[in-house]
Amino acid sequence: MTTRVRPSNKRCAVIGGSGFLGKHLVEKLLDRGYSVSVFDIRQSYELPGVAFHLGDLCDKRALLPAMKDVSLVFHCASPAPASDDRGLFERVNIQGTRIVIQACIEAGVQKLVLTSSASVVFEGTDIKNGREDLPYAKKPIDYYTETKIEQEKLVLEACDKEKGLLTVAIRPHGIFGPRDPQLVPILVDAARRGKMKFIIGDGTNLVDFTFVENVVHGHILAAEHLRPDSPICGKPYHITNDEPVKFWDFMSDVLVGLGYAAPRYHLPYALVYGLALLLWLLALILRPLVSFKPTFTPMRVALAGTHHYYNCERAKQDLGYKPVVSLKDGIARTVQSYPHLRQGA
Ligand SMILES: NC(=O)C1=CN([C@@H]2O[C@H](COP(=O)(O)OP(=O)(O)OC[C@H]3O[C@@H](n4cnc5c(N)ncnc54)[C@H](OP(=O)(O)O)[C@@H]3O)[C@@H](O)[C@H]2O)C=CC1
Ligand SMILES: CC(C)CCC[C@@H](C)[C@H]1CC[C@H]2C3=C(CC[C@]12C)[C@@]1(C)CCC(=O)C[C@@H]1CC3
Repeated sequence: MTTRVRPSNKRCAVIGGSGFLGKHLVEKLLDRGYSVSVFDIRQSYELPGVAFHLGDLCDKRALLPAMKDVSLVFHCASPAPASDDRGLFERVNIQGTRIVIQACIEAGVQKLVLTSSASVVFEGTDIKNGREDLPYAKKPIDYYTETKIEQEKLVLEACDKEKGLLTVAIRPHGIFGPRDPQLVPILVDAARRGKMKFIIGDGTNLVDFTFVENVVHGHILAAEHLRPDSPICGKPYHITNDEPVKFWDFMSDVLVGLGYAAPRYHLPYALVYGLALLLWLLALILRPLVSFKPTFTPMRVALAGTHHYYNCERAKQDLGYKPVVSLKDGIARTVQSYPHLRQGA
């Protein structure tokens, strides 16, 4: 006879735990007394109390050992949006998420927390104080977003009290902080190549940028509130800094903090978007011959020139969420953490 070990509610697995958000989440979980299995395609660090399981999340046999005796799984793995590889996004974010759900059911996992994205409702036009009940984007801005929508639907539909799997989705927006491989490095690279002199549009568009520790806080609150009788089962939650900021003020604060000049000259949004679209098409057509990656992709221009900020009242009410780090402190800590990206370094 086999005795099934009842998973401890302080044992969890983080799929994508080697990544930017994943590692911050692992660090906080350890602080809070959890023991953690990390499942990722790569190992980016070592920490006492963390067991690494390496593999592709599309491979259930590789995933299952990471979920052994685990009651709670965080799924925060995804290919980077910049890869723009439709096949890869579909395989990992859609098929892979189906496999993650099956593996959770087979392993007897009780709670699954997905890192979704607030962008699942964004179509490249203004969103002001958007709530979770906005419809999913019918024309998502890129393949990444298209597959994040399907991924979120799969996870929320898998919430089944009878079967014993409870699910919830966290929708962060514009995550930044120490070790972010995306926002600050791309911005600094553009500045070093002299491409950050211009403001796209009139510069008044408001956007959410969310410090990574607030995103982590939202995930842990969601996991700890996820119970069969709680209202959060099968629902998405916006997690932001709750301090919408002008996109170009945020960019300028980071650039100036690192010793670069702030953008000054304005360019019309429609002109830059049109040029970005043209360059993107050119890159697509020429892909078999030459490979080049434009800095100003249509997706980045849309994000830089429109309002996109979200209401996180639902998270405040149901999860008791409140940001733990202000935008000002978050920017200061981020800037300090990148000495190698400073002007002249
Ligand atoms: N950064 C942001 O502003 C936002 C992010 N999100 C979401 O947050 C989550 C975390 O993002 P972030 O930390 O920025 O991303 P990262 O790329 O830093 O982390 C993702 C991790 O998942 C790994 N991974 C990718 N594919 C697989 C696979 N097939 N099997 C196993 N592991 C895999 C990555 O490895 P590798 O690096 O080798 O690909 C990486 O270690 C993602 O789901 C993203 O969609 C949502 C809103 C905003
Ligand atoms: C070159 C400049 C015009 C822009 C540089 C900064 C951008 C790299 C970032 C500004 C907004 C960011 C953002 C994301 C990635 C990095 C930015 C485009 C996401 C697409 C990451 C994944 C998501 O789920 C949504 C994010 C929205 C904001």
